[in-house]
Amino acid sequence: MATKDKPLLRALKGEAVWPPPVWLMRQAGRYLPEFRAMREQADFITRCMTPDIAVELTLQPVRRYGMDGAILFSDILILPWAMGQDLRFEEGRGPVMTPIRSEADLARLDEGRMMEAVAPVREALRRLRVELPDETTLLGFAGSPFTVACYMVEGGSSRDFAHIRAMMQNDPALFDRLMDILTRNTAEMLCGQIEAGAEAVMLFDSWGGILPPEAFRRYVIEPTRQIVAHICARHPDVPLIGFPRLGGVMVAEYAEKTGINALALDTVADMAKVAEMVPETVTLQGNLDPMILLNGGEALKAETRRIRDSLRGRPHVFNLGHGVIKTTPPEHVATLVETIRDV
Ligand SMILES: Cc1c2[nH]c(c1CCC(=O)O)Cc1[nH]c(c(CCC(=O)O)c1C)Cc1[nH]c(c(CCC(=O)O)c1C)Cc1[nH]c(c(C)c1CCC(=O)O)C2
Repeated sequence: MATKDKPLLRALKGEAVWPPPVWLMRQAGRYLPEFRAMREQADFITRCMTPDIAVELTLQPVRRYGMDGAILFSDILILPWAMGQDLRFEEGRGPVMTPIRSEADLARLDEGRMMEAVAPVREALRRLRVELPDETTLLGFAGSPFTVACYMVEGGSSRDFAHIRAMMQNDPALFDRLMDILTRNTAEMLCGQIEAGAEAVMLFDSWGGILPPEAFRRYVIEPTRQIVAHICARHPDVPLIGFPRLGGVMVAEYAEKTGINALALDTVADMAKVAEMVPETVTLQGNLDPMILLNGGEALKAETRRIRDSLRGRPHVFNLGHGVIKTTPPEHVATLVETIRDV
């Protein structure tokens, strides 16, 4: 299938496609009744690791809305799970893991089993390439090493990131070893996703924005640059999307130094201003406020048109600034997609 039939892939490769292609972070999720119906059947990790279920959940929003992109149903915490860290999701609490805070904890990670443990993810991608419409682009993804390290060290979600901050300050050598393990395995896992059929991949950096500039360079920009270089050496034609959430003004340096093809922007970013700060060859992705999608109405239509039109003439992929909120009425997502395409 030629790229010309896939608007999202064209936009990610630097073409100003009009109207812009669209997909949404967390487009497969609890806001969809068909998702909630499947949710009863198995726990979250089982759903991610059973190709039949992961394929079905990935396809649901594509069927319903004709999204230009299908993001694999999985999670950024599947990587530490695949290296042997325990993981479960608790209602109301999110992910819960036994934290990694010492040399001995780190020694328990088993990198050797990672690729085998994520074999079902590659199987789901292979099936998706067969089942998806020809014009839909299949996206793989991973968390960035820093963001995944946050969950691994904190043992789940955190308000203050106290343990990871302590490790960075008190035992930088240990923290560097964890980052090194994550950087290598993230690159390896993403190459595996590409070889199984992912046509572009995205790196979610949800928490890099907590770091001051020097630490951001060291723990966000540099590992991302290494991952991009590793993937690029093996798959030079596959675009990479980076999402340095809450990165503020550092996002321009991130786009310049990491070598990513597309820069995903969070809700607070002023797209038009960021567009002036990054080269025209970098595709911008984003950045409608998920709250505006939740509320719907005329404000949704007006803000959608404003964002779409503000980037006309530049390579742009329409998306949210963060994931779909679970109470979002499904009709609002239909309105969003129709509004983008009504030109
Ligand atoms: C930080 C992070 C995680 N996971 C992810 C991030 C980065 C993006 C962001 O900042 O939100 C990324 C992610 N998580 C999920 C996807 C799948 C693809 C998609 O539809 O976007 C993707 C790309 C599914 C998921 N990941 C999770 C669910 C909910 C599980 C369920 O209730 O069935 C889904 C559909 C669970 C999850 N996973 C994670 C948390 C904190 C939680 C619990 C909170 C929550 O439920 O939103 C870690």
